[in-house]
Amino acid sequence: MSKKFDVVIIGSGVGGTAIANGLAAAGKEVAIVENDLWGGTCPNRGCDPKKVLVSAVEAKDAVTQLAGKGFSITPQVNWPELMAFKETFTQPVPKTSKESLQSVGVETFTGNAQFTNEKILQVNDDTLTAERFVIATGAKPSILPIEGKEHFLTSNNFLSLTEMPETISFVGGGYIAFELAAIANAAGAKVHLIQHNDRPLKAFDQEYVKEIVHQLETKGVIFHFNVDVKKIEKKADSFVLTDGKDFRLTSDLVFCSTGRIPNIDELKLENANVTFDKKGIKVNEYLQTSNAAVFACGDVLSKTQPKLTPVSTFEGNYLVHYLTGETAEKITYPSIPTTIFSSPRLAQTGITAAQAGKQEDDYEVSSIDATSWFSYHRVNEPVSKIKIIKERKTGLLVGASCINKRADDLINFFSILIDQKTPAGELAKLILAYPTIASDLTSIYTND
Ligand SMILES: Cc1cc2nc3c(=O)[nH]c(=O)nc-3n(C[C@H](O)[C@H](O)[C@H](O)COP(=O)(O)OP(=O)(O)OC[C@H]3O[C@@H](n4cnc5c(N)ncnc54)[C@H](O)[C@@H]3O)c2cc1C
Ligand SMILES: NC(=O)c1ccc[n+]([C@@H]2O[C@H](COP(=O)([O-])OP(=O)(O)OC[C@H]3O[C@@H](n4cnc5c(N)ncnc54)[C@H](O)[C@@H]3O)[C@@H](O)[C@H]2O)c1
Repeated sequence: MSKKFDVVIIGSGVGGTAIANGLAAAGKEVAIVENDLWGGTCPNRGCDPKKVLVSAVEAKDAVTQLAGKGFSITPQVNWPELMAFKETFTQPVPKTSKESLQSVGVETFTGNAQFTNEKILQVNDDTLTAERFVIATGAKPSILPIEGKEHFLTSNNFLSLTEMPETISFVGGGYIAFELAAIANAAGAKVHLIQHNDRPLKAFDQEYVKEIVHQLETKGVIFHFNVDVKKIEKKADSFVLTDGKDFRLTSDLVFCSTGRIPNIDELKLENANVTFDKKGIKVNEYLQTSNAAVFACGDVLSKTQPKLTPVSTFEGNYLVHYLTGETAEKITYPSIPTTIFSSPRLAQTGITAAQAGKQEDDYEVSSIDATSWFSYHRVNEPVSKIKIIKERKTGLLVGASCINKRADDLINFFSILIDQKTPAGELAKLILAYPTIASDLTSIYTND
């Protein structure tokens, strides 16, 4: 069947869904195509199921930290029960996501979208034409091209593991490895993390990365730095990783966590004259591709911004305003907070201390060891450190990093202060509920 729309969106993740809902509300004829799980990565196999499993880390840390301070048991994680709880979140997602789109008048197509030419998209037997197309097809795990690569599992498998094995290895030390390693460790597995150089989490404050490595080590996670894995061999019930030199590691399961690659292989972008590189689809400052009728957003982009759920949503919302003519402005991003949900949590927003260090005349970095502060000491946290970066000329906050159990919440406060350009003096005029991490802000961000 042949059908014509104002806009056809490819991919029903947070980016695609934001655009579909926004354009439908603006009265546009909209279609959306999905070839896998409706709702995309975040609610099915990303942020949400991951954070349900993070509750194992939270609960275990909370009690073990207070050993001898009113608590004496070491909680054990019942993995099958925890996974069953996780399923209650993920299982309904594809159906409710699709129905939600249909309920606002968006036409849904299930299948693989492929461009036939610059203005025609084929989905199974359906031929879709539109004034505009938006590609929001996200990304998938990359697999290291080494001998035995077929034995690698990915974060998708981890988030559906029915049993937690005795030993797990992660190859690649980024967001995914640090988060899933903490979960597996809390669930009782012996965890190895292998990074090919000595810079895991390279976009984060390296002093704090050393601290998170140290904290995970004290819990039993084993790090292998400067190891370049070359081969995975399957033995009877295990897998052996080797580097062609003297490294040899046996584990029950091996996960590849060396990054994600854009979902562009199946789109036949060359038929639509849409250019891309290995990081994804190239767009201009209006999220427009080399084909003026085709736009793109989210994880599928080749961009410098971090590939995160709120960033995809922000870009989707921008495109709603741009495609309805509500704005003709270029996209401009606010400060982007990002968090590693490990144990402890590591978060940052805005300008980093490393960047500030290169422009000492412009920026001032303050480092605070807040471990003994009431908010952290009351739950006996092993570490709490915070760095803030202020612009010398204005005294305004322009960046922050933090490492503690509340870093994910704390970093959002910093982002709000940065984006609202709130002077420290204005913050001091507020009354904030005490004792909370928000009420600590007036001791962190001061006029000094
Ligand atoms: C394990 C994990 C944990 C994460 N945790 C966090 C977190 O805590 N916080 C955070 O901010 N971010 C997190 N992320 C990142 C976040 O999930 C992504 O940034 C976000 O989901 C990207 O949304 P998107 O809409 O761009 O793409 P996606 O959600 O990936 O959606 C793209 C959709 O397009 C579909 N598609 C692909 N190709 C085609 C095709 N040819 N035809 C039709 N459909 C197609 C896909 O099936 C998919 O459903 C995590 C990611 C992972 C993997
Ligand atoms: N909390 C969150 O917001 C969150 C959580 C999970 C994932 N994500 C998103 O998903 C993306 C992908 O996560 P990821 O952890 O897979 O990728 P990543 O890019 O964060 O980290 C990959 C790591 O693997 C290392 N590496 C590369 N090649 C290697 C090799 N041959 N051997 C060993 N190590 C190697 C890299 O140096 C890097 O440290 C993230 O960048 C982020 O955008 C976000």
